[in-house]
Amino acid sequence: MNAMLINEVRKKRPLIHHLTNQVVMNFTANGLLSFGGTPIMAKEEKEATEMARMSDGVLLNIGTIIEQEIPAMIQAGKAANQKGIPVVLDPVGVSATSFRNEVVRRILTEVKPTAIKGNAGELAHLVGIAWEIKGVDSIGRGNVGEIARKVANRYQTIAVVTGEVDVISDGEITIENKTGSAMLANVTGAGCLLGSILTACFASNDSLMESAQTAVEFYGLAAEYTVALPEVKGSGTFSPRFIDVLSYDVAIVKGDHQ
Ligand SMILES: Nc1ncnc2c1ncn2[C@@H]1O[C@H](COP(=O)(O)OP(=O)(O)OP(=O)(O)O)[C@@H](O)[C@H]1O
Ligand SMILES: Cc1ncsc1CCO
Repeated sequence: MNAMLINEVRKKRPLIHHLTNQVVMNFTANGLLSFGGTPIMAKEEKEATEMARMSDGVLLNIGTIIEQEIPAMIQAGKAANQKGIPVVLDPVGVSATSFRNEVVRRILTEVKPTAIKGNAGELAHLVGIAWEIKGVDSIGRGNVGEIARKVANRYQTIAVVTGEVDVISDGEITIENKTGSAMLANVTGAGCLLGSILTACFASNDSLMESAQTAVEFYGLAAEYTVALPEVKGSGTFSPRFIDVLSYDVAIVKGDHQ
């Protein structure tokens, strides 16, 4: 983990254009603000290009997407590609329905994501690997490293596969992250907020793999720190305290200082 990278992000407070789902909008905006970014949630097609052009990164999350919202995602993603700013795709619930499969296919035909982040079930689908899912959740087991490598190679992107162990790959190098807490799986949108923080870390302009590894490791450590707080009794008390902890110094979250 590169603490300097997080400090750089916090200094820059990158503006991240979110086209995300309605379940997690508020949690994501507050989580990114706390971490050290500047969120804007905007999904109108008429402003998508302009908004992406003024931003430092774009997050495309299809969690509650409807047909009419697809063009805005494509336009924002294309504008980001043209400007050379990071685009993160979170293909929430892909493989659950043919509609979601088609949405992701259309986005990936026109937009080149810097990273594709999702759970194993979502990323397995993108490379034709069978995997058990339940709605937006992944419940299968298998070779997550293979999924990450294949997604990275097929889409020429950074693959970030989340779960108990996260796996990050650029197609050549594949690394694991074991920080995190099972509590995150009980908080809806924990993966979605990670996508936002990942986009902000990519906006640091450091190496993509280092940015991804830093975002994922810090996020997991923040969850471990939060879950150990005496006032945290379950996912309801975890969520607001987690948002607090996302703003803490890396050294504190790592347990280097008290
Ligand atoms: N059992 C677990 N132990 C440790 N960390 C976990 C566990 N399950 C998930 N996480 C962490 O939770 C975060 C979200 O991962 P998850 O795979 O649950 O995302 P997701 O399914 O996309 O979530 P959502 O759809 O609710 O946004 C990641 O940082 C991951 O490391
Ligand atoms: C629960 C849920 N349904 C659609 S998006 C979402 C948030 C977690 O992905």
